[in-house]
Amino acid sequence: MEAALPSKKTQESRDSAASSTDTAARPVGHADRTGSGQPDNKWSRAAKSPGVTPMMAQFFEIKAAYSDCLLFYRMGDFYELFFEDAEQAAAALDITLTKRGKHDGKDVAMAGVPVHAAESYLARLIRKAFRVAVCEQVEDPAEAKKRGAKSVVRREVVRLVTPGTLTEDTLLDARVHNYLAALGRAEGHLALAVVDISTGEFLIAPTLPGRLSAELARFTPSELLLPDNLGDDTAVQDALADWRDILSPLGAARFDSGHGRWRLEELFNVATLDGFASFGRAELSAAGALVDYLEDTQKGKLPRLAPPKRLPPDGAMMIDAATRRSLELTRTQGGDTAGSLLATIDRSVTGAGARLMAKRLSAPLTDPVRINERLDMVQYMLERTSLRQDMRMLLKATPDMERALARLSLGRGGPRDLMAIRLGLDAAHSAREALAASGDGLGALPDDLAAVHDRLGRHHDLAGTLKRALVEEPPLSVRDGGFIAADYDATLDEFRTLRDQSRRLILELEADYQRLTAIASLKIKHNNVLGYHVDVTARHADKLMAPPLNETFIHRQTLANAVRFSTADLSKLAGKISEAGDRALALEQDIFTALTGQVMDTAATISEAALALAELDVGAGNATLAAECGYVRPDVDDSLAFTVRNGRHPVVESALAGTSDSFVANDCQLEENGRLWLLTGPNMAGKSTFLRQNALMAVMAQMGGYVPAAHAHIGVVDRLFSRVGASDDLAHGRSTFMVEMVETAAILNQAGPRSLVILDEIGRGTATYDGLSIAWAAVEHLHNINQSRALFATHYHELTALKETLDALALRSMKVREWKGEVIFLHEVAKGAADRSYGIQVAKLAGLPPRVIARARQVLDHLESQDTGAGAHGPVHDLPLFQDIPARSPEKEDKNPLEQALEDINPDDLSPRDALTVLYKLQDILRGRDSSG
Ligand SMILES: Nc1ncnc2c1ncn2[C@@H]1O[C@H](COP(=O)(O)OP(=O)(O)OP(=O)(O)O)[C@@H](O)[C@H]1O
Repeated sequence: MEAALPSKKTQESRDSAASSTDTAARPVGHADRTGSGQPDNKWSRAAKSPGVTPMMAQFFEIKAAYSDCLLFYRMGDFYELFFEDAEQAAAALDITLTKRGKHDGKDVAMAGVPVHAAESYLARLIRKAFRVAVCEQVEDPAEAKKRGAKSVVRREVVRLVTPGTLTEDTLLDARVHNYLAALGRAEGHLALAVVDISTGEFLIAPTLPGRLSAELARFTPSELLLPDNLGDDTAVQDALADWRDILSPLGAARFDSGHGRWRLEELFNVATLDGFASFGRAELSAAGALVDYLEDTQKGKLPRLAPPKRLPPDGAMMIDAATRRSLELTRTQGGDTAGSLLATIDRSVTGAGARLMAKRLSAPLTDPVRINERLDMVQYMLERTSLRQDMRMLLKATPDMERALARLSLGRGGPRDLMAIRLGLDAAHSAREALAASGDGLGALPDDLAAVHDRLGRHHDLAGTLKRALVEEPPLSVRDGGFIAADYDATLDEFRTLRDQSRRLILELEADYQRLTAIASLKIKHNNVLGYHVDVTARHADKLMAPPLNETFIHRQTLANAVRFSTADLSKLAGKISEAGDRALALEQDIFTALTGQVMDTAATISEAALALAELDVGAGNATLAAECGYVRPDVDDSLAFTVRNGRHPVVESALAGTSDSFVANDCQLEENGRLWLLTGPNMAGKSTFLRQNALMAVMAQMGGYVPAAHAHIGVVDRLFSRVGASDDLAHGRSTFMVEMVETAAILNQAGPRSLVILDEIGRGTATYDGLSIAWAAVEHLHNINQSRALFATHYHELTALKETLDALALRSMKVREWKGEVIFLHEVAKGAADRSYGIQVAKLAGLPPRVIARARQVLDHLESQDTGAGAHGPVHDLPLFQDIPARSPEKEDKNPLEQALEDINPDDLSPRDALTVLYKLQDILRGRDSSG
């Protein structure tokens, strides 16, 4: 079921607005293929300049249409790059930059990559945000020659490789979705359309400027298409600030919503889209542009796309990019996957399962009914250990059907993709049987599992056909044949027999010739130049060249050790062999096409089965996690409760697993008279860990998973906000403090009563008074205006005074114990405020020089002695940092005994004998002996 090829109408309605610039290839940017008419740029002009060779003219013409891409220009076994493309590719790939000919009196730079290794080079270029146009030879050189000796082989760009349009396994991460997104705007509304062409998933989500960044963060697309006239919309521009590296602006005409509707109707072959959903104009605009772009990059071949699914605007917990980063949901702040929440809790065993798990974690649900349905599945699996284990064993051996389908739909598939479908369908069948057998009849399966059971489908016929058709270990490519099993197709078997028989006949002929010539060492051999030929050593050659044998043996070639002949019988036989071989190969290729057709005819249900397997994988994986780590099923409803008993941080807990430390569990109860917890305590005591673990608890519960606690009751959170730790965002020109304030502003402007907010050390990044004032005002705002459930960690003990005026504020602190001047962190959250901050003890633990620690103690003592004791009633008085510190002589106080002793010496008063005594004394001090006695 291949989607329609572009029609003339499509081409003509392309973006005439797209500008054509003289830019060289560059990381993702503006495409200037206008579709109608020729581009006018330096390349098109170069094509017409005098003295260009026909091949260069061809290159320039193609390059003119793809000036925003690196052009991989096929020449024999290499893709060559020229001019600045060559320079950029050589730098990006670390390959040799050479020269080939001249243009305009200057050397033409050239670099090349071998075709057989092109994928790995492509992968590196894509990672560096280049786009690549792959230009192939589309005719036989012999054909070109017929047009004249000087004519050039025809070449065409067969594909544009961009970050969002990859399908090759080698270019993709099996466990991560690769989304391409488009942003549409119409009548003041915004919408995102999102596809993963490597799986066929197609989603449409209405959005708003305030939600756009969070919505994008949920998908983290590799590429985002948007109309090039969005520059006037500052709200959208602000929302896109985090995403500027992946933007691909396109001519606004491509985003026409009427065109979009028509595109989708044509693609899905329906008279109206109402059967899918009633899409708004912004949604159609985004979806239409997306489909157009796919067709452009795939050069007319559209991948199989599932009908677009409209995501309800409030279906998922909103988590903006900053919150995702700070909570390290799918990546750590350093950008690694290891150490993220996902890496810690993902127990899926298939690529599709891992992708689904990541998707769920990125978009926790807000509907308690749906959440509980997912939880029911986990519970069912948790309670049935052998079902769970069998299922995981089965899934482990299941290939990625979704990605195989995508490649087959684009004509990039091979026999192994068919095999993947076969094995996947077998697995779906076995999983279905295992599920049916697991309960007391299907009635006992929870709803989600019953639905999975049905969606696994019945594909007996197709699976049976593929099983009969394919050899057990098929080759990667269709090109050389050898993948269709014997007994599948009678004609193919006949050709193969003929081919094999002829091979036997050759052996017989060889024996005949050995007898005829009485040369026992005579052989019939094969090579690419002569084909089948008779081969004798030079010593025997004369005999074959003399009568009567020269009538049979025709001399072809003399080498140092061998002389080669052909014969009429041998040529006839060789013809038969090659004909049978060619016909067998052609037939195998036809069978491949037919099988692919059958697969594509049922692509929609195969894809359903693949998704159902992925859901099983996630369900069984989450149950395994719960069993391994002692997680519990959370109570999720639409109350405003947030009660966690003995909660743990999944990542910190697993990091501590191999050490002598164990994780200390803590309760958290955000309720009417303690909705906002103000948490104080020393550095390193575990404040951030506690804050995050509660945010993660909400994410895990709402994605439909078990949670690391003894008990959890969570009223759904609609938006999650986190501001933890300060970091610079120099790439976007923001200082630490600015980042902190931008993120805090987002929270205070957007959070509501159903939100969960965690704020860690707001105001830390600026002068103390300013910071304290901001933190103070932020707590008041959170409490009075936002009224969210919130955890607020701070070093400003002065804030605890707010308890007196804010009813729903509760004070908590991290317990520590002091022992012999050292601080011991208990990691326990206790009622009340912390008494002191122990910052100096922590600094000591961190290894600050003793001198600095001693000096800090002095300063602290001084500051504390200045404390007016106004305490809760006068925050400003608690901060005497900017009051004058009386001048002291730190040098004197800081001197060590050796320095002091040296300073005490007056050399003029010393006799030689005294001097000797002093020297001994100094040496003693140096060696640490007490010299007073
Ligand atoms: N509940 C806990 N049980 C065991 N270890 C913990 C616990 N909480 C935190 N830790 C350990 O203490 C370390 C410091 O924790 P965390 O960063 O949360 O402290 P903090 O109070 O936020 O410090 P700072 O104010 O310096 O940011 C963690 O890396 C972890 O190893």
